[in-house]
Amino acid sequence: MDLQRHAGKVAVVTGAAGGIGRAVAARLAREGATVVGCNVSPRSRSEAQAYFDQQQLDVRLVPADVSVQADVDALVEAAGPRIDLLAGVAGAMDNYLPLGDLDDDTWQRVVDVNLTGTMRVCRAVLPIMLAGGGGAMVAVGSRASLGAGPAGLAYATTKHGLLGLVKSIAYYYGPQHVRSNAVLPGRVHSEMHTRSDRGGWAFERASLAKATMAPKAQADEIAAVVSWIGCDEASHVNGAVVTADGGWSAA
Ligand SMILES: NC(=O)C1=CN([C@@H]2O[C@H](COP(=O)(O)OP(=O)(O)OC[C@H]3O[C@@H](n4cnc5c(N)ncnc54)[C@H](O)[C@@H]3O)[C@@H](O)[C@H]2O)C=CC1
Ligand SMILES: Cc1ncc2c(c1O)C(=O)OC2
Repeated sequence: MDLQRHAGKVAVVTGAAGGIGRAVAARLAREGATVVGCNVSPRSRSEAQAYFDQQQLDVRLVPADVSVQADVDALVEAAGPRIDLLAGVAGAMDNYLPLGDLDDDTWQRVVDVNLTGTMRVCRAVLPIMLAGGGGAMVAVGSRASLGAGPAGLAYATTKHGLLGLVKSIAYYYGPQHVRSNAVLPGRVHSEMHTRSDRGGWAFERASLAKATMAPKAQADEIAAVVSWIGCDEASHVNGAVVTADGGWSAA
């Protein structure tokens, strides 16, 4: 029996059909939460929903794109009148494009998902948490929130920016019992990682940073940190930037 640290709570998880998001949604459900998740990819969504159903986990996926306001409104509506925990896991990678190779479409997509999307979801959930007396928001950043080596320009810029978003929410709404924290994974076993291991000179350059990297985490090792930061035991943890990268950023 898993710790029931989220018993009776409602959690929203974005990117819940991806590697880390699926692990987060599954763990929160095993620990007692009712989970509403979203994902843009229909294929990943139906695969993940089949997994949750087969495991008899209380997770319902809806087809929201976090960068589209109407979708975000529908996601929050689907969660119902109370939301205790938000895990912002949805993210887009940029295939290690350095400034000189960056096209507008990649920049826009990565900014839309990683920054604008996360802001929109947090903004939509905020009044519900405030009305309910508080809540916890957890954003998934990256090793690239602290240094550029692990990614391209757009990814590193947005993952750095995410820390400002997390801290601003913590600063302004902490007194009203809304906590906001960031969890920064290093490398994790997931589809994103396979897709972005492409090569090219910028990737080669990033290998210098990669020389110090720790082994890949299992997605559930990230989910465990998200779950704890989002639970009531972490009541005094607010505005924190918590690495879960096996020591990579300590190198
Ligand atoms: N895999 C890794 O090595 C690392 C991942 N991260 C971060 O962890 C988070 C999750 O990534 P993974 O699970 O590893 O990758 P993933 O690619 O398996 O999952 C990301 C999911 O987000 C979904 N998504 C993308 N755009 C979306 C949107 N606009 N609205 C809703 N859903 C959307 C994708 O369809 C995908 O299922 C991301 O924020 C990523 O930046 C951070 C550090 C390392
Ligand atoms: C090394 C590395 N590979 C893939 C990814 C990241 C990373 O740091 C990341 O933050 O999101 C995807």
